[in-house]
Amino acid sequence: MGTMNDTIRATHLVKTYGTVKALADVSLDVQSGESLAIMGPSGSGKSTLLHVLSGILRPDSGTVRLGETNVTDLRDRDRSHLRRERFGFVFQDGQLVDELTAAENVAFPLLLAGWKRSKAMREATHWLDRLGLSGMAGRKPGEMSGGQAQRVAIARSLVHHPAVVFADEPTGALDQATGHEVMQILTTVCQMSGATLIVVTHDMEVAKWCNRLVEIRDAIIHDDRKLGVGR
Ligand SMILES: Nc1ncnc2c1ncn2[C@@H]1O[C@H](COP(=O)(O)OP(=O)(O)OP(=O)(O)O)[C@@H](O)[C@H]1O
Repeated sequence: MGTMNDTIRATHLVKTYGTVKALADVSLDVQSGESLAIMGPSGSGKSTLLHVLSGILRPDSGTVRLGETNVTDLRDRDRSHLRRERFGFVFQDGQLVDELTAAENVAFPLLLAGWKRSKAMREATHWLDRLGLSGMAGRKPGEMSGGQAQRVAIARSLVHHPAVVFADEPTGALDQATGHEVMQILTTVCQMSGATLIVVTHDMEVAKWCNRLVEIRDAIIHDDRKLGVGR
């Protein structure tokens, strides 16, 4: 569950790939419960920042903290564990498991956390209902629209009550109207759950759903501002 101790504090992040500097001294605090959009031109370092903040990538130098925990210093195994328990992820094309039903996909993080199958499936169905997918629990991803599949991915990202949800171009594969719907649901459900939301996007219409916007250019933070509720 999100609490006041779940502030993300990134200090002096540097990440290079060979001679390419993807992050050049990036520092960023994200308060618990904030919704933050990260924008910037292609190749500016957005995905790298998301991956470093979420512990998928280790920076060359600098530190990421979640509350009191130094994420960067954790051993790989502990970092994976923290990712599974405290973070949720939504990607462009959902990355649902095609062979599993919607409910089984949503239940997956709970089964990993050791829940009994029947209890996990009940909780997953509850989340599907909440996201307007009542009656879809038994469908496989291939039998749903892109927007429906993305709502399943949102349910899966939140089912274990993470502190932070990371979304990389969550509407990238959707038409504009469906993208709006998905962002509305994502921001609303994160807010209801008290989860911090960090979204990478190319699209200002998507960013507008968040209450803060960080722009990255050439591997540094170029602008950082509050957004009005522009919906
Ligand atoms: N695994 C990698 N190996 C080498 N270079 C990489 C790797 N990943 C990213 N880069 C380079 O690092 C820089 C930042 O990449 P990143 O993917 O973070 O940018 P981005 O802003 O997310 O771009 P896009 O909007 O196109 O997804 C780019 O120059 C990219 O080519």
